[in-house]
Formats: sequence, structure tokens, C-alpha cells
Amino acid sequence: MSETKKTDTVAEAAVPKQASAPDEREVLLRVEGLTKHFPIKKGVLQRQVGAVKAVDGIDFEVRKGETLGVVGESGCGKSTMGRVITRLQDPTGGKITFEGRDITRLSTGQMRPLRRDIQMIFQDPYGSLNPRHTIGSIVSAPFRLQGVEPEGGIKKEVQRLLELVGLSPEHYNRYPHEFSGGQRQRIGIARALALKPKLVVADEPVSALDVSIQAQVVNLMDDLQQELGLTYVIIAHDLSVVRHVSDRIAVMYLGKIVELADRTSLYEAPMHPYTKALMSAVPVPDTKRRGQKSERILLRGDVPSPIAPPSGCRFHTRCWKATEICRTTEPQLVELRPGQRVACHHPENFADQAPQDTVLLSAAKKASELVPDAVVSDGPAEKETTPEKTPAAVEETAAAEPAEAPAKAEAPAKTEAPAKAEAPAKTEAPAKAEAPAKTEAAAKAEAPAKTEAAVKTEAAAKTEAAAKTEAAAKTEAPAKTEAAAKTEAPAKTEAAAKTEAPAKTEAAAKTEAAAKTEAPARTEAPAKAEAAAKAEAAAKAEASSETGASAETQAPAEAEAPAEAEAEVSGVKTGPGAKVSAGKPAAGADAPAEEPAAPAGAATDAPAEEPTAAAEETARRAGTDSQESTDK
Ligand SMILES: Nc1ncnc2c1ncn2[C@@H]1O[C@H](COP(=O)(O)OP(=O)(O)OP(=O)(O)O)[C@@H](O)[C@H]1O
Repeated sequence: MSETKKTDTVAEAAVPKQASAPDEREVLLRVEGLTKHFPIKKGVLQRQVGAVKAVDGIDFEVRKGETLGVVGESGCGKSTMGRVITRLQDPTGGKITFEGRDITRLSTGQMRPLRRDIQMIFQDPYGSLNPRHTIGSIVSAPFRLQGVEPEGGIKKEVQRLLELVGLSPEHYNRYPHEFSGGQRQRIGIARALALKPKLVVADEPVSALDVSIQAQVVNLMDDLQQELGLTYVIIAHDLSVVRHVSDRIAVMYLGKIVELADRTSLYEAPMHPYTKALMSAVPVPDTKRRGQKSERILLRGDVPSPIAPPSGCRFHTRCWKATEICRTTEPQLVELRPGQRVACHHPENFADQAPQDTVLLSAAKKASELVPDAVVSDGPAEKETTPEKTPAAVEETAAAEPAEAPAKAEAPAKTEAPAKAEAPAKTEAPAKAEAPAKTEAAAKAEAPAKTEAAVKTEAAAKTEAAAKTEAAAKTEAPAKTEAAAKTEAPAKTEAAAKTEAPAKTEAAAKTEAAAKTEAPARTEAPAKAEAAAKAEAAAKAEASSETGASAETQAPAEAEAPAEAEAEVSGVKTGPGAKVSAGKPAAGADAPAEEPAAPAGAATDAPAEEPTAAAEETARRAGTDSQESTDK
């Protein structure tokens, strides 16, 4: 938080200059493979039946004098991580090293001297102060607990601390209820700073405060950092606060760090799609941009349950770039650019790490409906490493924009794909497409779809394919989508518009709804290529979702001018109530009850870790309730 420029409100804050060469500073705290699993117990015997994987293997380090910001949606494990690194809770696994000393398994007694050096500021300025104690008693607790006698006496030192945080020394004998939220948070800060700690972990230090007060507290923390040489780990929801205060930022998702980078890199060129989604939610106070279309990325649904996190990349269920590899293989947090670590197979603003994997998962296709076109077009199917797109890429990209399908027939200039693509082929029947002509729109149609699809293969093949999704997966000669890239004669969608002799595809276009009606769809008209591509890609994606073999979705390899869906190409499925604004999680609703106060040495004497109930929320509350009130 060095060199922070003070402002009236955090949102208006000009972003301070990046701290110089933070990497050269000495490492104060190092965390390796840290895990924290809360057991779920059931039955009379309280057998463990599962675990809430709140923190599931994270690595990072904090250097002296720097501020590490930690962001992520509600429930992704930020607070748990904060409590574990301060040893208020015991880790399940991994290693925590503070000033070169392994503190992972230190007992409460062994930790006591270290409490002077590691402090925590809690989110809730109301719940973290004991209402029956005076401010003087609260702020002086660390001295008493640590047996420290400051020069001039405890009272004088407490009054000095109150002044330091902008309160009056006369407040010494008052009670917490006599203060506003901002003032209470200052009291919490005074208490945390009493013993001149080296590391302060601040869990949402300003989120309970009014915006103008937020700026005051942030500026105060900044001043104190410079004055006392503090090192901060600041956990926050508010990305503008984090941007303002942090030197480096760790983005957490479902118990993992998905990206860790310095502030400038993270905000200017985020690599993880989740980071990009979070960043897109940060409002830009720029009057010139008023009225402009927002590039905001909405994420579908909530963070999945940490009890059974998704396989592979945990974000794949909500990512618009997810392909098969994301579902099966967990990406490691690797340094792709100096100082920028990311765990993603298909990072943004960087070369694809799995370029062979081009077929989007059906979940990704759905997710892409909530993502602006500009972002989607940067998807895995269109890697910067391959300037020309593969047929598969064309289709998958097109599938991401079903609603605009008919309007974009001109676009296929781009889609004149090279004959060879990088993708490894699993092509089994690439040459002749026996493709199911099924559009997602059709799939949703109540009535049997009338897909006017012009499917032209180079051989002017007449395709007879069942368009029913289930059938699609079982088509006799399925052309694997991955293979489309290697198709000898790839699709030239531009030709679609010029199709002279469109193949008559007697495709039974069946919809999920109309699947039972078995209504055939006739291919009659030459098509708009992109619409066709979209329709087919949609069909494939759906087929993949149902067959669970998304990477091997069938693709009409040579369809030059596939279908135009005359049917309602609505394509846009908006999950009812499922949209969740990235970076704007419903903090109030989901946030766990705040911990009781934990002044130096006190709170941690008995780091509570209650056995959890099966219900996650209940367990969460139970966990927080179990924290010992340190003011007592
Ligand atoms: N004591 C506990 N027992 C069981 N589960 C818990 C406990 N504490 C937290 N959890 C669970 O661990 C997960 C991570 O919780 P945590 O509070 O760390 O998330 P968070 O990212 O800090 O969320 P928020 O930003 O809302 O505070 C949640 O699913 C939560 O329910």
C-alpha cells in the first residue's frame, strides 16, 4: 500500500503507483500447499462423511512491507485462509513459514510470543468489540496478555494509539456502542497495532463501512504502513479498494488461487477468465464512457460447493472458454509472465496453453451467452497463435452467439480456414458429414423445428442424420469435432451463401422438447454460413453435454454451407435467477458471521474449530460462532 494517494472515496481513488521492485524484498510469510478442510460429521457416532474444502492447496508469499490483496467471490475461502495463516485456525495440511520459521504446527503456547508479530483486523466493527468493555480495556488487552509494559504506562500508550488512528484520547473510558462503525473499525485497528506487529491480516477491513469512511480507514492503514513498516494481507470483496491498496493481488476461487500478479498486470491484462470477469465488474467512473455498452461479464450461477468441487479446473462450470481439458485436468499455478502466475489452460492475454483443445464444453457455451462478443471472440477456438481459424473454431465461436446468427452471414471471411490445424485429429469420418442438423433453437422449440438448412459438402453429400441429440451422439459415422481441424477439406462457410446445389439434408431436426415428435427438418435453402455453423455447433454442444463426450462431439467436417435455422434461433438461454454478477457477490447474504475480536494473543489461545454440521451454512455459522471472544 505504499505510495498511496489519499482520496475522499476509494472508488474515486487514482490508482497509486506500483511499489518498486517488491520481489526484491525479503519474504516475511510463505505459504505452501496450504489446506483447510472442515469435517462434516453425521450420526450418533459423529462419523466424518465429507469435508468442506474451504482452502485446498494454495501457495504464495508475502514480502516485507508489501500489501497482498486477496479477492474472490463469497465462499471461496478468503477468510478461512486469513484465519489459518494467522493460526487462529489450524491448517489441515501444507506449510506456513513466518520469518523463515515453520509455524504450521506450533501449539497455542508456542504461538503466543508470535502473536505480537501477527495480528488480524476483522470485518465487523460491531461484532469484534466486546460491548461490556471500555475502549481503554479493549485496546490495552494485548499489553496485558503479552505482559508488555510500554514506556509511560499502558493508559498513555493506549491514548497514543487512539490518537494514531484518529480518535480522541478522551474516548478511553467509552464503550463501543458509543461509536460509529468507522470509529469502531479504528478501535479494532488500534488494538491490532498495539504491539507493533510485523504482519497484519485484515479481513474485509472496510466493507462494513460507509464509502467515505472506507477511504478514511484505507488511508489510515496506508499511513500506518509507512509509519510502522507494516506488511498487510488485505482480504476484500471490493476490487476498487483492493486495487487501491495492494501491491500484488491473489485471486481465489473455490479454495484455490487462480491468479497471482502485481496490481498493474492484473488489472491491465488479467489472464484468468475468472479474474477478467471480476475486473469487468469494477465500475469505471468515467463520464466519457457514459452510455457506452458495458463489457461486463456476468457469471452464471454461484460458486460450486466446496464439499465436492468440480473436477479439473474448478472454474470450468462457469467459464466461457472451458474445453475438455479443463474438465479433466487441473491447471497448475504457473508463472506465464514475470510476476504473473495463473492457473488456466486457456488464459486471456496470453498464448493458449492447450491449443489442441478447441471444443467448448456445453457449460462454456451457455456461459458465453452472458459474455460480451468481444470477450467470446477471444475464446479458445480462436487463439492468437492461429490467425486463421479451424472449421471447429468457426463453429464453436459461432455457437457462442446464437442470437445473432442470421445477421452475421458476411462474417465468414474469417472462417475460411486453413486445411490443417493444430488440433490433433480423432477424425474418424471427417470427409463426409453425416451431421445431425439440429439447432439449439430448434431444440427448444415446442413445435417441431423446421430447419431450413443448406448443407453443402464438397461432395454434395446428402446427409441423412437424425438430429435428435441423443441420436447425434450415436451417429454411425461421427466426425469428431477435434478432428474437424484436420479435415482435409475444411468448411468454407463463405461458400455457403453461394451454394448452388445445396445438399438436401433430410435431417430429422429434433428438439429436446420436440424430440418426442420426431419431426423431420428439411434442408431446402442455401444457407447463411455462420448461422449454420452456430446451429450445428449448438447441436454438437448439446449432444456433448448429453453424451458426456464433449471433446468428441460430432462435426460435419466438410459442410461448406450448413444450415440456416429458420426456426426460432433464440439461442439465448438465460438461467432464471442464476446470473450472478462477478465480483459483486451477495456479501451481505452469504457472509459468515463475523469472528469475535481477536486481539493480540487472546483470540488465538484457543483457535476454535468446531465440528461442522452437514449443512454448509449451518456449519459455517457454527464455525464462526465457535471463535473465542478475545475480549473476554
Ligand atoms: N467453521 C466452518 N465449518 C465449516 N465450514 C466452514 C467453516 N468456516 C467456513 N466454512 C466454509 O468454508 C467456505 C469458505 O468460507 P470463507 O468464509 O472462508 O469464504 P470467504 O471467501 O471468506 O467468504 P466471504 O467473502 O463471504 O467472507 C464456505 O463454503 C464456508 O461455508
